[in-house]
Amino acid sequence: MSITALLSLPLSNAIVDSYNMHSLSICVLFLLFFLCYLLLLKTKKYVVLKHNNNHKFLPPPSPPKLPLLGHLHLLGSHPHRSLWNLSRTYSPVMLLKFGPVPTVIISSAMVAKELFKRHDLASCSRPRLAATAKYSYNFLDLIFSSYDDRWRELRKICIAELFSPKRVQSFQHIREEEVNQLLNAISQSSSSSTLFNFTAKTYSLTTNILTRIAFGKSIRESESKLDDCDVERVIQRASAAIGSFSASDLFPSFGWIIDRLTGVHGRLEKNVEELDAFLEHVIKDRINFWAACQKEENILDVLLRMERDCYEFGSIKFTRDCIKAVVMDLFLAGVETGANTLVWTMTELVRNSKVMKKLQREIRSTITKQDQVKENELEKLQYLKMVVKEALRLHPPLPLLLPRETMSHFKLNGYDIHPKTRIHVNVLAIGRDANSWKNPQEFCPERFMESDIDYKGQNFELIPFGAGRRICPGVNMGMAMVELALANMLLCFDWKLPNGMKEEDLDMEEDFGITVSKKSPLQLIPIPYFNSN
Ligand code: HEM
Repeated sequence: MSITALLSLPLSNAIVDSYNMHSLSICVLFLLFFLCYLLLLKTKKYVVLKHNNNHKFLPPPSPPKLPLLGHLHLLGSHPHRSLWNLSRTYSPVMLLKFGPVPTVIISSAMVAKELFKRHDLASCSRPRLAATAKYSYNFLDLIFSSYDDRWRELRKICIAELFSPKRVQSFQHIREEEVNQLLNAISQSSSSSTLFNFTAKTYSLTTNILTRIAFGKSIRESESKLDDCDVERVIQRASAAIGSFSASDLFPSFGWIIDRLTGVHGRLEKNVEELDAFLEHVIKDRINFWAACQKEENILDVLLRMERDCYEFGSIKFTRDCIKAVVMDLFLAGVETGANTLVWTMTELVRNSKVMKKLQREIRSTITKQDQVKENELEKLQYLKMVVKEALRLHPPLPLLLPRETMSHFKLNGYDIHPKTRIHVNVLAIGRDANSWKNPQEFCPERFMESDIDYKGQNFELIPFGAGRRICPGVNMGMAMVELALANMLLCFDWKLPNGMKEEDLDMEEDFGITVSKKSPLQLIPIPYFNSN
């Protein structure tokens, strides 16, 4: 029963039976309690603010809220879109309450710039949530840990050892081989009349690339109990669990009961167990493999070497749990973001066939000597880069970035932001803001022709990878994967919609988790293209 229904129940009883003094007195008592509660909240807030600040507190604008729930009821099934709509009515800096948790939503490039340039340090921690605690082995990882000395050191090590340009380049052959496998799979399906499930295949591609980069073996080759579909599904379930609200995060005193009753807790535990068993298996597998023969180092090898050498760097100790937490990060951060970027880019290309043809002309006139695009040729494909940027502008895989938590008070756009406030930057709203972009809803890669706007965290109208201290360290790894796969699929095939389907019929509905995916799978017909040059 809804809260509004609960509130009105005693009132309607009293009206129906006006002689029933009992109901009437309950109703009056209830109202009195409610008024006292509101008065208490107001007085408490006033006293706290007066004591702390000695100046008038100016909170960001806020829509009306419900008792207990705050603004939770306004989120709907697509929070990034509901929040974007609300920001147009209220302000590009908006204060909401999710249960008792104060949350600030930022929806313009100007305010994002102020946040990242002036208040990055004050706002770069992460909230400690029930699900993220589990997936990060109690915050031993990079993505979900709070900002402190340990996180700073871990980030430094990961950037130097795992995400450096040299390391990313050392995995070039893995990306090329996996893309080649995908091209073969498409060729096989294009000889039959069946539809090609673009979504499923790109998820397998990014999972296989990341498992090979992380462990040296794709899921295809691993003897793990999970096959590729299982691994993808387990990762998808993890991302859904992290992306959804857990009652115990909102109402610590009783929310855990709700999580147990609704099965949220059980599903989370099961999913974490599955992922942990998978990681344990591949780690053991890798240790045995190393004992047998020493080959090139993958990410797990680097981490195991640090564990073996009892590598200690300030407060970091590479224990087995720390290794699993970092490897888990790679999967949670890299698989869905890459696959969703590929799916949304292809969806826009199919809807905008002129752009697709122009891009194919660029690729086919540049790559004339061989039948596959190699990574070192991607630099020549400038229109390809514009197309991917445009897709990331319209469809950022993490439209609300990851939640930040403030560590100290600061003023943002003139409003007071207090410590322990959660911050979400709505990059979907920013990417579609008419103040920053001409015809923002149009898919027009040409807008980047004469512009230096890039996604590396300096141009705040385009920040699909975030900005500041928490910017995605996997930008180069992610983009290499996306650009290489797309260039090859467009070099080797023409892509058609299933019979009778028009460009405008293509379903663009989104599914919201930690990343936003296309709700229905993208099904296309690939037609092999033979370069006559
Ligand atoms: C197209 C692909 C990708 C996109 C759009 C993307 C986007 C993002 C975003 C928006 C964040 C959060 C930034 C913030 O909190 O402000 C993030 C964080 C992160 N990403 Fe990526 N990412 C991609 C690929 C990857 C890949 C391939 C990896 C590694 C294999 C990776 C590793 C990480 C890590 C470790 C973090 C956490 C950083 C921290 O909190 O310090 N990402 N990513």
